Amino acid sequence: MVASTDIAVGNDLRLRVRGLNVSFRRNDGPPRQVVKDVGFDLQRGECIALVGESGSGKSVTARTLLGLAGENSIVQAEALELDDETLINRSDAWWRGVRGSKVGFILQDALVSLDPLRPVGKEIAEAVALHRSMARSARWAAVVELLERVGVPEPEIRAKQRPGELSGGLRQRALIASAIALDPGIVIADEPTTALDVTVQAQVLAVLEQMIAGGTSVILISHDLAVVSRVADRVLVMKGGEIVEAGETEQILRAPQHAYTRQLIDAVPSEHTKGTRLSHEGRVAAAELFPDRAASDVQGDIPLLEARGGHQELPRAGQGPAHRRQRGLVPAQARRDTGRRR
Ligand SMILES: Nc1ncnc2c1ncn2[C@@H]1O[C@H](COP(=O)(O)OP(=O)(O)OP(=O)(O)O)[C@@H](O)[C@H]1O
Repeated sequence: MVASTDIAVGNDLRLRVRGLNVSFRRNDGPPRQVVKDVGFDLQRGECIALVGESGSGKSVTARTLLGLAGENSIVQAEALELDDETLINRSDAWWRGVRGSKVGFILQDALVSLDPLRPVGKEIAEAVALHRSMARSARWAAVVELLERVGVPEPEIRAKQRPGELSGGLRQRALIASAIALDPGIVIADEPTTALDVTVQAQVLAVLEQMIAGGTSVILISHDLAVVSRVADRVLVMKGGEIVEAGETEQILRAPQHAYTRQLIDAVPSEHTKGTRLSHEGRVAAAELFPDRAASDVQGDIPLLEARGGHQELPRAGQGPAHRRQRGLVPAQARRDTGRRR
């Protein structure tokens, strides 16, 4: 089993996790362990994807990093450090200070996460007010700027609307705005595009990519390997609470070593399931990943991950998310907008 990923520790280390174990107390027996000896590092401006079957411990791992593992949880670790501060045995008040300001979170369905009765701008403003004292007008201006930053058109008008009055894509962007309102170094995104119409998934992914390019570190939980291959620098594959494989996205998806990882990749539509149409987002990703292909090739019924010689066709060296960022392929405007160095 892979206990931790091999990565050089630099000055940009945001999060250090070593030997993380999470169990849940039960009334009818001994505690049940659901996260086992998990370890990884997260650098500034890096995106790590947690993938794995349902119940493999991805969300519990992520929730532990927000102090939300649950009342019945027992969290133990050799090291669990955010910007060199331990996250172990912290009070609820301490966590309230960390959530939002140091670690932001975006969950699957903004309709559930946002208060349906309050205008989205007001909710974001209140999140800001919890941590920063600011005049009301300055706070509102900051909210409008945030909504604009995540690509919400007519932000002054949208800020006054309730979640139910917004489309799914706008709601999710409002949620992202709320997650980054306090400029947290880390954002945890648990299936951030799953509940969205395919036509807006790509836009939301673009916002995530801009955040990462601007220095935010992201922990992405996703079942969608097309999303993972587009956004994540590294992948941790979880099974039964353990990391069974870890490495750079391209390497893991192109040449998985573990049988379980191969199963996950095989579950992605391939040439064998020809006729499966790519989502809009898939086509956008495919066009980016295979720029030398004729445009018509990525319009219709071809899969993003195409089976060839028993392996899936994935981004070649120099085409993954990290390389895209290094080569400045994230728009300059986006870098300016989100590029405050922390
Ligand atoms: N508060 C809790 N009390 C007891 N068991 C829990 C609690 N929260 C999660 N679990 C259990 O922990 C295990 C891991 O759950 P987790 O939500 O992390 O899975 P996951 O990999 O995120 O799955 P999914 O992809 O379906 O969200 C599951 O068996 C789940 O039932």
